[in-house]
Order: sequence, then structure tokens, then C-alpha cells
Amino acid sequence: MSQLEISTRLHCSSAALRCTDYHCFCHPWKHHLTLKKNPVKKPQGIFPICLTCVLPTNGLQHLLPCRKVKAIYRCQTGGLWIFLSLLILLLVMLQAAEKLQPPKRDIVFLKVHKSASSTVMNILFRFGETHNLTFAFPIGGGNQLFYPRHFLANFVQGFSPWSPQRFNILCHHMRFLQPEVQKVVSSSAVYFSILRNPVQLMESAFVYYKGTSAFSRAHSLEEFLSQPYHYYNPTNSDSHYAKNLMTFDFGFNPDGEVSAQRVQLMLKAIEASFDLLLISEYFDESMVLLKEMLCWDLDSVVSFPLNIRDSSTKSPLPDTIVEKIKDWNRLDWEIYIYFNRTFWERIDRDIGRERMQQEVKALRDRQAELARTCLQGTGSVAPKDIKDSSLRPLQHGNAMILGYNLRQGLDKEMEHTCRRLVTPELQYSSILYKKQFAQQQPQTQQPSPSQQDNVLRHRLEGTQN
Ligand SMILES: Nc1ncnc2c1ncn2[C@@H]1O[C@H](COP(=O)(O)OS(=O)(=O)O)[C@@H](OP(=O)(O)O)[C@H]1O
Repeated sequence: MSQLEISTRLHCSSAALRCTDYHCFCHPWKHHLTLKKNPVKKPQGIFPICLTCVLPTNGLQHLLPCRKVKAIYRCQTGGLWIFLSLLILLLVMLQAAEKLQPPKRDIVFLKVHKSASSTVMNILFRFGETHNLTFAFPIGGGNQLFYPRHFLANFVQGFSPWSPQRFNILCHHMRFLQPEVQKVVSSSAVYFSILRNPVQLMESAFVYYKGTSAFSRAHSLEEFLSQPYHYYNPTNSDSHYAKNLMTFDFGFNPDGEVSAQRVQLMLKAIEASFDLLLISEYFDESMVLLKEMLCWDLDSVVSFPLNIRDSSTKSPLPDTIVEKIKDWNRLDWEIYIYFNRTFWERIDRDIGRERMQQEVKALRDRQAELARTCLQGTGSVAPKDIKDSSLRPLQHGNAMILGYNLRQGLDKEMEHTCRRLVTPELQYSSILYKKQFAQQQPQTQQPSPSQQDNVLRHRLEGTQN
């Protein structure tokens, strides 16, 4: 029996229907071949099996009426063929099973300051609200988990060492300390954070935290960097805003010595604790990676940029200043360049640049569509122009933080969706806090200093101090 490759040689008697309209499925255990009309989408997965199927060239294929949707022919038999078919079938099933994983709901997000973290937090707030998840709120419903202290489980409202209750999402500002974080979330929680180029991060922090001890006396960032130790005193309780802010938020000592060994230890410790590090310069790519890791859909990671500054409070940085900022924030710089590299490696490994481009485009298209539906005007506006006071973001330091106006006349459901997209962090957190603790009186007591002391002994030796 001579052989014929089904995909290329099958001849049709009717010119109106092309043979490529069909694909075949070879039943390995029945040793026959089934022809099926292709769906509109090009079949994938199963199709390669067909290429290895063969037809007898006894003239039958010439007689195949194209209108016939199903035709059965003999396949070439053989153990190898059966084995390969089963293997491919198994792989296809595994692939499908992976795609069917439920969305992840237990999440720790380290909200690193000045790194687009409020925009990410808004995404988590919306997902949590939609899916009725619980948040690890600071006691009393504040905005930060007793930052800048290292995180303690008993900073969280409702936490008790004797109760099995765990919270789905932990995402308020904190100084990371993993052994304590682990007490308030499920052991299967996904950990992620976001980083920003330390140069832009410091420029942003200088304006936003202008009132802090290190920055208040310097007229400009240039002036501060010309003699930083004139302004910066590491013993001041607010000094962390001025040096290696990311390093500090990850729980390490921002004034630590910068040796190769120390940097390695720090990077490895971060890598061991976090499943994913996003990069705010590539925010959309970050959201695609995030949705893949969390098994969320595209709509769950759409956002409008929040906590953004008006350009009048941004200053361009000459090259000399850029170099000084990198030097001054050497630990942050090491974190950033390392995880920027692993970020792209991960994209290449898990998604590929081509698919990433398609996903980013889909995300941007969806965001543009939502902006047209939800927003009045073309985008963000100055705080004085925000008509609804509940949508006005907190103003801080010398920064002018922009917000949004909603379009009028939206139907109820759309109004809710749009409103949540532009609700600033403090207002949204307060809404969710009230919902979660609707039945209870808010607690206001602070954790005792002795409880904190105990935990500080857990710091990672050699890397955090
Ligand atoms: N989507 C997106 N992409 C890129 N950058 C973004 C995005 N959303 C917010 N931002 C910028 O992030 C800065 C605010 O960061 P945070 O929200 O982390 O600040 S805060 O620590 O919570 O106050 C702030 O930076 P500056 O404007 O330079 O201050 C925002 O403009």
C-alpha cells in the first residue's frame, strides 16, 4: 500500500469545497482516520497528528465527496504511531488542564513606594471586591500597616494567633517581613511586587516627601545630592524616603554596606520570597505577566494610572544628577537592574515577545475603550477640576496629584465599574474596610512595642542590617 499525506494530497471532486476545509483525526486504537470539517479557527494541537496519518492510494481519495463531513479510512498501524498519538493527546490534555486553573485569590503584594503601586492596588481592590475576598487591613482601617515598622501579623485587624482565619489579599504599604506575613495569609498565597528605576523613583519621592527631614531643607534634588550627608541623618525616623527606598520596603537596611556578597544575599532573599517582580516602566507588560501568573482574565488587570503627578511638579534630570542618584541609591539600583533582567527572561520563557505584544495591544485597546466610556474629557485632570470630591486623590508634599472626572449619564452598572477604576487609594480602602467590618466596631489599639521587638529579631541576618 503506498502512502499519501492527508493534509497535502487529498483530492476533492468538487472545486467548490477545498480540502483544507477538512482536518483529520486519527483514532490510534481503532486504526481509522476521521475527516472533519475544520472550524473557522485553524485547528491546533490535534492537527499535527493528522500529518502523520496516511491514506491508501487506491483511488478512493479521488472519489471522496467533499460534502461528506465524516469519512473513515484505514490508518497505517504501528506501535510507535499509537505511542506518539497518546503522548500528544496527553500533552494537549495537560495544556487544557493548565488553562482551566481557577483564578488565584490569595495574594501578597508588597506596595513599594513611588513605583505605580497605587495603580496595582486598585486592580487588587477591584478583584477582591468583585470576588468577595477579604483584605488584611491595618488595625483601625488606616492606610499603612504601621509603616515604617517591619510588618507584624498583629498589625492586621482581625488577626489572632489562635484563630485559623487567613486573609485573601495583603496589599497595604508595609515594610516586608516574611515570617510575619506568612501568619496572615494562606501558605499557597502568591507573592509579588513592583519596582521602578531608582532615578525616577527618587525624583518622584523628593517632590512627594518634600516635608520629610532629609528633603525639607534642600531646595532641589541637585542641592540635596551635592552634599547628601548635610541633609540626611539615617537615625531620623523618616530618613528611609531619601535613600534606597525600595531596599527599605523589602525589609533590608538602606544604609547597609554595598558589597557584592551582600547584594547577592539580598537579591537571592527577594527571589526566594517573591514569585514575580514587576517593572513600572513596562507597566502593561507587567500586567500581562501578572494575569498569567494569577490565571486572571484581561479585564481583571485593566487600569487607569493613579497617583500620577502633574508635569509642573516634575523636573528633568541632567546626566550628572542621574549618575549621582544611582550612586546614592546603589542597593536599589542593584535590585532594579537584576529584576529588570529576570523580568524579560521570564517573558521570553513563559510568553514570548510576539504573544506579549499581542496581549499588550489587547490590554491597551480595552483600556482605551474604557477611557472613552468612563471618562469625561481626554484623561486626568488637576485636583481643583475634579467635580466629585470622593474622587479627589490625597495631595502630598510638593506634588500635584491628578485624578479623573466620570462621564455623566452612565447606566448604574457601568457607573460602578468606572467609578471603581478611578477611586483613589484612601477612599477605596475605606469603602472596603467598612464592608469587611460592617458588623463590628473598629479596633483602634496599636500593637505593643514589645511585640514588635520580638519580631525584629527574626530579621535576615547579614542582609537586613
Ligand atoms: N500605569 C502606570 N505606569 C507607570 N507609572 C505609573 C502608573 N500609574 C502610576 N504611575 C506612577 O507611579 C508613581 C506613584 O507611585 P505609587 O502609587 O507607588 O506612590 S505611593 O507610594 O503609593 O504614594 C507616580 O510617579 P510620579 O508621577 O513620577 O510621581 C505615577 O505617575
